[in-house]
Amino acid sequence: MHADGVTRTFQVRGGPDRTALDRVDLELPVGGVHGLLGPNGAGKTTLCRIASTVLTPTSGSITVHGYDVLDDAEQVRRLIGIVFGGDRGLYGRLTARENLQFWCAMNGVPRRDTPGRVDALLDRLGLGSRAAELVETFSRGMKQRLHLARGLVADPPVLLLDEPTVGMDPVSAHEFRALVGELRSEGRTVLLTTHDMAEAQSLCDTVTFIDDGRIVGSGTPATLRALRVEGGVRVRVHDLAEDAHEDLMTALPEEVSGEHDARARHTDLVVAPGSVAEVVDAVVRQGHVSVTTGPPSLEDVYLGLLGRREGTDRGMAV
Ligand SMILES: Nc1ncnc2c1ncn2[C@@H]1O[C@H](COP(=O)(O)OP(=O)(O)OP(=O)(O)O)[C@@H](O)[C@H]1O
Repeated sequence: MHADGVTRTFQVRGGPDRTALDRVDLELPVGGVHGLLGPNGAGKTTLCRIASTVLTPTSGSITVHGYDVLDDAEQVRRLIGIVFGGDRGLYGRLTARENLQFWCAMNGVPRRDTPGRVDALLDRLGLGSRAAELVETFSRGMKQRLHLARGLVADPPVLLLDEPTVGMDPVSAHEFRALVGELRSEGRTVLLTTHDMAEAQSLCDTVTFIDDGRIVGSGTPATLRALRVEGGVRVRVHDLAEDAHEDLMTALPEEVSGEHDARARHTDLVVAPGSVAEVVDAVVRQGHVSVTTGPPSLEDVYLGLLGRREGTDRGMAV
């Protein structure tokens, strides 16, 4: 997939035009899982919608396997399977099997191939035993799996997954990611938007950070993390309550930034490479002896590239 100077503006009633994408250039290789990450309103869905021919760009172009989304929309649609999250695109009053039969018909799958393809997809996605049940009775995870089945009915080489694991419990999300891994090993190209840094780190061959309609960083998770290592090493202080975190931060040099995870009860400090020994020493002096160091996580990279936006609705729950 190749995006060249893609801009998309929306008219807003009674206000200035809103620029959702601003001259976006992006080159994704054939095959692999490619993550698109960014805060709410960054432009991820808009980019996916243009790539899938649902929306036209205001200027610039996107090609998929060499086909232009405007001039060759028909071919692009045949190449791409779209998996949006939530209830969009599923019919609650139909069964899972009927939904897939419908989407097979919409995608031009020959009638004689439809029953076999539908059953194979239902089995593959673990929905075989629920095939005859109404989709409105499905859990969110089951609906997401049905979405993926829908995206696969025409056996497309490219899949766009828009936040596919949002709201899933950890086991369902883990199983879903395993499926995405299988799609990669089949040679498909997957473009995945996600807010889940761990998901991006474990699943994606490349990640692209987008903010305010612009690409702010792109590369493999490892290269992006290595970039950040030049600026800082992650020092994790384990078993730390919120108030102990506050005390710790006041005891550390001002230039050390720290992020507390209340659930995991740890604080991640990003420390300049030359100051690690000094900072670890200061942490231990505060009575916290369970300390590990390592490369920054993708989340650290994300926060480093995009900064924090406190007091706005554009921050991410990470
Ligand atoms: N139809 C529309 N009319 C007006 N503005 C729109 C429209 N669609 C999107 N936008 C605006 O474009 C910007 C980008 O939206 P988009 O949905 O692409 O963001 P996103 O990165 O997918 O966000 P999220 O993570 O919340 O899904 C936002 O400011 C949004 O309000």
